[in-house]
Amino acid sequence: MAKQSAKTLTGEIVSHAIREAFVKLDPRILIRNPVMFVVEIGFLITCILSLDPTIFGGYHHPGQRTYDLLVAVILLITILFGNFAEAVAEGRGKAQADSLRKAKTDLTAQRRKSSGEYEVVPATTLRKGDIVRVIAGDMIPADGEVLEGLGSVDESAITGESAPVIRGAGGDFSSVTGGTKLLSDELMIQVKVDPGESFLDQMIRLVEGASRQKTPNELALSVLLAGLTLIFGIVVDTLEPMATYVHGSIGIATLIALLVCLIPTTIGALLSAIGIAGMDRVIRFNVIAKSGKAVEAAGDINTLILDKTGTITIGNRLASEFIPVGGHTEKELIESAVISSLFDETPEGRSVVDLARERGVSFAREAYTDAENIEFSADTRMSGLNLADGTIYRKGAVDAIRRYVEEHGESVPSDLAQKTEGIAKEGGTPLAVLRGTEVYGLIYLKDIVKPGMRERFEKLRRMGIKTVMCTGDNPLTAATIAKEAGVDDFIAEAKPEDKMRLIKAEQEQGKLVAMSGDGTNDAPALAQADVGLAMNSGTMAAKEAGNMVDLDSDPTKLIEVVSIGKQLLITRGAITTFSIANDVAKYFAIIPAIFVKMIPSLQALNVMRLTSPQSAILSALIFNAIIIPMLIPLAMKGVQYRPMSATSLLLRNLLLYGVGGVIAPFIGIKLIDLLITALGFAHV
Ligand SMILES: Nc1ncnc2c1ncn2[C@@H]1O[C@H](COP(=O)(O)OP(=O)(O)OP(=O)(O)O)[C@@H](O)[C@H]1O
Ligand SMILES: [K+]
Ligand SMILES: [Mg+2]
Repeated sequence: MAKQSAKTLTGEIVSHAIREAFVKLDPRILIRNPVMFVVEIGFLITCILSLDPTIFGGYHHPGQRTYDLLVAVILLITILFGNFAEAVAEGRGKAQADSLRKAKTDLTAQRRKSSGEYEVVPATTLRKGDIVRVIAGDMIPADGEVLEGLGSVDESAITGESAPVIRGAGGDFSSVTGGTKLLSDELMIQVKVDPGESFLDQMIRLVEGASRQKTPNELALSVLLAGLTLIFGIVVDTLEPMATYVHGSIGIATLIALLVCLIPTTIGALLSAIGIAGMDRVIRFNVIAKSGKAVEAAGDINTLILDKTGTITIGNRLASEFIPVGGHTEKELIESAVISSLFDETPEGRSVVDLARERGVSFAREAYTDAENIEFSADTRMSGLNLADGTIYRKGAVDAIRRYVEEHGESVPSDLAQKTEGIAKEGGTPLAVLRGTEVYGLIYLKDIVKPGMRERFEKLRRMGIKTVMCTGDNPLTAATIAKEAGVDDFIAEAKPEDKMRLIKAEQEQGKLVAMSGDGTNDAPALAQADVGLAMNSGTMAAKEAGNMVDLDSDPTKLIEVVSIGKQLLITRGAITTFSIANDVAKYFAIIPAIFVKMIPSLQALNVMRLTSPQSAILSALIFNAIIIPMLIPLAMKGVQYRPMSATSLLLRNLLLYGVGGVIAPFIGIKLIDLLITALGFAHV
């Protein structure tokens, strides 16, 4: 998808946004934005005034109708500009939603009936728990978990990545997404979602912004803006009595114009566009963020916790060697390893059976149908088989197997520790193989660190983020991989609840924590973290628990997400600063111009020498309107973020947007005043 949406502004988006700008004039929509709603009320009042200037009392001056009408028109344009900004931001998501919808249309499924036969049904009728069969060349009809089989899947409809990925039963690569295509073999899939709840549906809703909610930060800012609007309302309200006191009158249209100039219309108009654009930028890095809140939190992350296998490493942990211990032969070891793996559907288990077959050892599953299968779990860190005759076969993490042996009053062979260390030092995962209470040897599982990790973690460090790898593997393997990948710290032999405890401990110190993970055992931690980035290659449980999914399954994608989050916060801050600085400047530009005729001694303050009070007001109002579209590109692209300290960043932005915000209106208003005078509108 990243590739499809590289183009940011198409003619189609612009023309759609122009139409939307008018639709959004509906007061029922606009009321969600109090600042702009006030502008709309002002527009309505000045509209009425331009029809009947004396309707609210007062005198009718010549030319007043034209003036009132001009104010009304500029106010309307101000609202349209704001609506347009929001519609443009939404438009990019709509275009993406349309291309996603194409992946959804007209899917059918082969659903298994209770009789065991298959019937062809529309994919939209599938429900949670249904079992479907998918054959090479077919589209996968719904999100689900693979129950049986292993095959390659083209997920380009969702990820934009054309290289096929492997999906299979067991392990952390078992989830499939509706709308993707099975390229080889056959899969039996259990549907995991009801209609309308699928990943694709969620993505469409997200990119369309239909489920967009104001983030806590946005809410706080909205309250502040509404408060400022109220305060300026009161300030403007006191002007007319003051004018009466000096035997003058300001007029309703002027008061409204003044109010609109003073309330924070710039940030009011651009606030939601800034938020939508931030979400959109995240999507363009192939990350699906389920809420704007998550993106904002990413901007303030202190610690990143990652799981090892499948997150930092490629995750196809493959058996590559059998190493006997305690005087056992290699053949004895391989036989026990195979028996303990016969019904182990994890990639690790399958790879043991495959390697043994290469070495000439294989057993038929049928001979062991009366045995009890002990499935692998992250808690026991073992898997195996209990034969009907009472013989026990296990393979698993070496410390788990050793504990098991010692609990049975036996001890492990003396060369186990040293050979385990040999594997671990190379970054491999050693699995001990057990028959009865005797350890026969080790399986060497090889796993490769994903390319480019070291540089990426280095970049995170420069952003001030601490990285901690948290793995179920042994300390030595963990240390080797941690060193190779370049993470700051690691925790080994961690159970799922340890990952969660680690996150809670960091949070209790007031830190914001991100977690990258792919396994079902990562789900609780992904849910607990402030930012839970699940790998798209991972399990359904992981993807559901996290508040972001990386379609490229790259844990360091957090770099981009953090940058975008920071950029979002900085952009919002910068435009707020600019907007409020502008308003203050406008105050000093207009007030002397209005009062100078009533109180001639104010002439000293009238530094701008605007042609007339009317042109001062109209110029300020026009400036106030056109600053909105001028800032749309900044709101969309965001203020550039470079890693630097928070204080220097703050200082730089205050200078640029604060001081710039004070100066800009003086120049802008003066120029517009000259233009208005030249056009002959200065004395309407
Ligand atoms: N199929 C299996 N049978 C027996 N033991 C296994 C199997 N797969 C993994 N193990 C052992 O269990 C340990 C924990 O595995 P698991 O995949 O749950 O780790 P984890 O907590 O997700 O961390 P990571 O994914 O970073 O390795 C592994 O390090 C390995 O020693
Ligand atoms: K304003
Ligand atoms: Mg894992």
